[in-house]
Amino acid sequence: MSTPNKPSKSSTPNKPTQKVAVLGTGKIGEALLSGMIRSGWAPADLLVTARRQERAEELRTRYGVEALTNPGAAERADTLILACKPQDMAALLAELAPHVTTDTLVISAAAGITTAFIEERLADTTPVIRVMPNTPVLVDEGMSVISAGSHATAADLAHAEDIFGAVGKTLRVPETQQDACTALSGSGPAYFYFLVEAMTDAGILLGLPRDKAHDLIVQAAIGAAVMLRDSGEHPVKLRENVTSPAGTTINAIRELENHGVRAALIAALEAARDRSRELASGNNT
Ligand SMILES: NC(=O)C1=CN([C@@H]2O[C@H](COP(=O)(O)OP(=O)(O)OC[C@H]3O[C@@H](n4cnc5c(N)ncnc54)[C@H](O)[C@@H]3O)[C@@H](O)[C@H]2O)C=CC1
Ligand SMILES: O=C(O)[C@@H]1CCC=N1
Repeated sequence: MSTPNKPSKSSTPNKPTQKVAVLGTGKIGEALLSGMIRSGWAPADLLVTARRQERAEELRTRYGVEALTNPGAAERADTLILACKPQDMAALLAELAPHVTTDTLVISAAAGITTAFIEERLADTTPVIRVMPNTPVLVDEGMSVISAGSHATAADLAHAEDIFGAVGKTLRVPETQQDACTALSGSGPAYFYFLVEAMTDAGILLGLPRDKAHDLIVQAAIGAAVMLRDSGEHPVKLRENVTSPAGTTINAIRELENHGVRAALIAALEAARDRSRELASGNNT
């Protein structure tokens, strides 16, 4: 969990206390902001930026945080969390570059964007960290995968872990693994929602009311997730325990295999990994 009001990494006169700014506060930025506040960060130590004035107002009212311009936030904060879309990153960095000093830690949460992409647009030796969170940060069950750029120190990594650890687990990986982690973890929740949606449709086909089908599948998902996390058993063993000889489950498994669901998932995650790789190269379509 995070420790608010940690000592400042900078004694620059205009940065008297440790402040974290979220730049581009959309879904992920707001999820992170709300989690930091839930875990004890003082709203006074958090800054936000948003493209639209109404959005800035909404964040100010909802969280009691100060909303600034991007340059204003860069000048006031010790740590900047860039949470805009990858396609908006070059423009945001161009706006920030004159205002970011080399004692400011820059953390990017954008899919695909490499630390090198950011470093080459900011002053030499600016520490940069790449993080891939996921939306369960909203319920403090996120996973944030963290990699250091060329100039980020051990203390910078620990600071990033402190921030993202407030809303779930963190994992350090070499940056070469970030695109794969984005496919598995950043996008991961979407696959489970997709499965729940499809299985709820199956419940409708089998004659159940939608709300009951939804509740049954969601509880099966929660139960399975907790067992995966806490039982210490391999998923194959857990599945075998459900799969009785000549029973119901094996008939379903045969259909999943016949329809190539395993191969479809492997191909799907490979496509997500490939798209993450493309995003840094400026492919915006
Ligand atoms: N949604 C998700 O599940 C995850 C998203 N991400 C990454 O997080 C980033 C944000 O994603 P979302 O929150 O889903 O998108 P979003 O569209 O909800 O939020 C992005 C926000 O950035 C704002 N913005 C863009 N340029 C700006 C600028 N120059 N100044 C101020 N604000 C600016 C937009 O107005 C928008 O509110 C993306 O880079 C994405 O790859 C990472 C992990 C998971
Ligand atoms: O779909 C996306 O590009 C973002 C990054 C990971 C999850 N959502």
